[in-house]
Amino acid sequence: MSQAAVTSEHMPPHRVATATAPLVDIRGLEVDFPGASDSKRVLKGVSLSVQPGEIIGLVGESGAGKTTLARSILGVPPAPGKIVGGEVVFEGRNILALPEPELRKLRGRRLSVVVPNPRAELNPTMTIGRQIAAMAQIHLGVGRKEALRLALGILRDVQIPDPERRMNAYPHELSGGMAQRVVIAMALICNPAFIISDDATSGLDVTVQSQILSLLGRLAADHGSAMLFITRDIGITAHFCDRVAVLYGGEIMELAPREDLFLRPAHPYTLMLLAAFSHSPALRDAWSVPETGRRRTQAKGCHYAGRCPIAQPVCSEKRPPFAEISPGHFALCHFPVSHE
Ligand SMILES: Nc1ncnc2c1ncn2[C@@H]1O[C@H](COP(=O)(O)OP(=O)(O)OP(=O)(O)O)[C@@H](O)[C@H]1O
Repeated sequence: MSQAAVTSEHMPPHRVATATAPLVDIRGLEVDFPGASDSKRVLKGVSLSVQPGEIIGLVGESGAGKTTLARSILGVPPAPGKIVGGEVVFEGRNILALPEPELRKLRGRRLSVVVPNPRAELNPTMTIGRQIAAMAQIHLGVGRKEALRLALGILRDVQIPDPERRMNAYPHELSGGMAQRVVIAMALICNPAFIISDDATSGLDVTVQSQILSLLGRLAADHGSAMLFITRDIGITAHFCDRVAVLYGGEIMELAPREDLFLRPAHPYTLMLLAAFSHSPALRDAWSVPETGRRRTQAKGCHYAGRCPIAQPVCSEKRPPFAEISPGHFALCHFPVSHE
């Protein structure tokens, strides 16, 4: 997917009004990883709200903090990470302050996660029908027969071929793509209000990836679920995300409605990510920063300044504002790129 190739015709219309109360409100989330002598701040005050039914793409390079954010939203940062600040307000309650039994009730019922490597998620000793049904029995409190009926229905929804037969299959009898569909079925069977998809299709071949992504987007819309869709591939988010947040070094660098992000990207880091997927040598030359061009940036300035091709002295000295460039379009930059 290249920036040059993306036009508004490629993008489905917006489905979500942003004026209602958010379903999920992440406020100033801070996560540290303790080290031998000091700790490293991996999330540096991330704030992001998700409207009911909205699909938000979260993109960034490896190490940006995407998985740490996904897991911290659920109150379980990857060990030994610790949440040291902020709130995650979901349906009016701060998830991070809930007692563990309450949290467990929410996870799987109102909040669901789809992760890559589905085989690791599935129990190898249980048929997939029983595994999916178990989710409904635990979280919806339905009996075994009704749970199996729901499981068969959701297997049909995720387009597993011959679902009646697959109900009795074990995980090792499924292809990687089919196993991922089963994990999606488990995530959706309780009609969650919010789904986190963390790089869910990485490791699958490209054709299967695109089928599963379109399925995930369509099912989230059918179920009215909001979704945080995490990926390293910014191009994917053009197809079905309503808004896109760009994460770098544990901070949101740019947040925008999809059209704005692809047609009028403002942060040099976003331009670098788009250039990496572009076929335009001019775009790549202007915005790509080779690995050897990376420099450490002083903590008091912009964290991207050391890699930024348009950085000025002020960028290393002063924190940039998270400025609203146009309605709903924000960039953490002293010199956001103008497309006038
Ligand atoms: N177990 C750990 N111990 C110490 N630091 C960690 C640990 N796990 C992650 N980190 C730090 O947190 C940062 C963010 O990691 P995270 O896995 O959230 O990034 P990511 O954007 O999801 O990357 P990827 O796309 O590769 O999954 C890393 O750069 C790393 O420095």
